[in-house]
Order: sequence, then structure tokens, then C-alpha cells
Amino acid sequence: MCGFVICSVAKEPNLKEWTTRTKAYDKCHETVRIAMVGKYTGLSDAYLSVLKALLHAAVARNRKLLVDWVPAGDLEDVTSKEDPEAYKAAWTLLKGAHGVLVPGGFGDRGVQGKILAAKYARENNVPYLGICLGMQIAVIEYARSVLGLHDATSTEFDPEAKNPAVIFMPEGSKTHMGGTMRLGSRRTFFEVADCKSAKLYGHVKYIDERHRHRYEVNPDMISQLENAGLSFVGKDESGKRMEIVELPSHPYFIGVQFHPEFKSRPGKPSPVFSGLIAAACEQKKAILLPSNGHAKLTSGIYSGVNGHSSILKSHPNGNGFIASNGTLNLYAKGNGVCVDGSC
Ligand SMILES: NC(=O)CC[C@H](N)C(=O)O
Repeated sequence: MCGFVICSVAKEPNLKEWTTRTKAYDKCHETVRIAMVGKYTGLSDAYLSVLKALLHAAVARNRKLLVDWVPAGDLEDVTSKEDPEAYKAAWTLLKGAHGVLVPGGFGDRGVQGKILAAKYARENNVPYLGICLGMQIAVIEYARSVLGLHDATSTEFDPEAKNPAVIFMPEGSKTHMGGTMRLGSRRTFFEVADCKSAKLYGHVKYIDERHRHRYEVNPDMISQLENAGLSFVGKDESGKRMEIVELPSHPYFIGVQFHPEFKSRPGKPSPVFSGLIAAACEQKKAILLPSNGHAKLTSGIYSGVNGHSSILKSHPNGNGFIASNGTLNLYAKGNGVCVDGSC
């Protein structure tokens, strides 16, 4: 009965757009390599929405997506002593990528490694997208390296911080963790028309994106950070809460307090993910064509098109990994297959 009702109202689904897209992706061979620097890289599906958003953007750009999972802690100095091979593997992956993504997260494990990844991307003109914690990390790194505030941090990691670049949001509750985050769809107003993210979003006045955080960039540090070159181009309706930060002097260095991955769809990729993939493709071109002046900025940090050696430790999370024999496995669970470095 139920089946009959459905059949009588449902139309034949129009899958043309979908099948055209999947066929084109199956045929596509040009790759783009993104390093995902997080702390749950060993857990299957921990960053699934981010991964899908990257894939939507790569498909739209006609590029095969290669994701290198970089455990943030392995980038830290302490790992160079405790596990030199893991340290070397993590840095090789980071330096082989055409773009770097630091996703959201909580707690202080791996934070130092994420700061090092942001610093590496900023100093070497490698495209960077920081999401939520990844935005806060970019601001902390800038405060440390450029403002010279070596102990700048978030009060999430040090409640007594002398130089808090990121602070607990005043309206949050420190005693009730359940349901007290700033959640859901919130409005961001573009404050600077001529910035990369405004262009990517199509020069609209405002955007609505989804949120999930307790901490924010310290409003008292904004003028200092802006005088030193950072630009807070998107803010909430109060003008006091930072939503988007950019480094105008960099090819693509963007941090967003919201989670753009949640509104990304196949055929309608998130603008900041599209920007990251586009910039990463440019980065790859620059590396492959050393006559371009841009390549000079990255020379010496890239060890070839694949950039992988057989000593690389695998960091499988079920979606893509480099096996210890050097074989590259992408989306081994059927999300888009690429079984060796040549695809
Ligand atoms: N979702 C996130 O990345 C949260 C970032 C940070 N831990 C905060 O609560 O603000």
C-alpha cells in the first residue's frame, strides 16, 4: 500500500548531473594533495564532513583528491626525540602537500604541532585553511611569531595565560558543558569587500554558516594583530566577534570560526574549500614549473611530485593513507579510488 502511494507520486529521479559528475571524476587523473593536520587521524570518520567538503571542491575543480593525514603531535619537537621516524614522516607529508587544512578540535593535545603546521604554511606561502580551532591556531601562531608574544595562547589550553590571543566567550558557562556552546547557524558580515573570502562567497553582504565553539579570538588583541598584517574580514552582528581572518599578503591563508564543511554539498562546494583547492592547484603548478618565481618560495621543501619514500609510516583512518611500502591508497572504503601515486 505504502509502496503504491510512493510510486504514484514520486517521479523518476533525475540523476544526469550526478552521473556526469561521477563519470568525469573517474576519468580525472590530475591530483591535488592536501595535508590534514589533526589529532584524530587514526580514527575512522573523525573528520568525515571536512573530507567530504574537500572532495566536493576537488571534484568541481576536476582534480583527484589526495589527503595526507598528519598527526599533529608527530610534528612536535618532542616527537623528533621520542620517535624520529614518525617525526620525519609527518614533516615529509606536510612538505609534500599543495595545501594545509587544520580542522576543528578541543583540548591541548597536538596544539603545538598544529601551530607549527600553520607557521610552515604561512612562511612558505602554502595555501592554508583553518577551521574553528584551526582559525584560533592561526591567530595564536601569528601573535607568537609576528607580534613576538612567545607565550600567546588560548585560555582553553592555559586558563592563566598572560597573553590570551583566544579567550572564553563571555556568555558561555564554565560550569555547564552540555548545550552551552555557541551552536548552529549564525550570521557573518563581510567588513572588507575586497578580500578573498568575500570574492569566494560572491560578494554578498553576509553569510550564514554553522558554529560549534566556546572560545573566540580576543577582541582586545585585534588592532595589534591587524597592525601587524592580519585582516579580520568577517565579523558577527556585534562587530566584536571575529568570524573570518585572512592574511592579504599570502596566496591563500584563511581561518574561519565557523564550520563551512557542514553546508558543503556535491555540486555546490563550500566557497572556502573551493578556494583552498584552487590555491593548492596553483601551488602544485608553481612547484612543477620552477621558472615561476612563486616556486622559489617552496623550493627545497618539496621532494617531488609524490614526495613520498618507502619509509613513510602509514596513518590509516579508513579514508586514505600511505602504506609503509610507499603505495598510496585513497579512499580505500570506496569514496573515490586511487590506488597508487600515479593516478
Ligand atoms: N569546534 C572547534 O574547533 C572548537 C574550537 C575550540 N575548542 C572552541 O571551543 O572554541
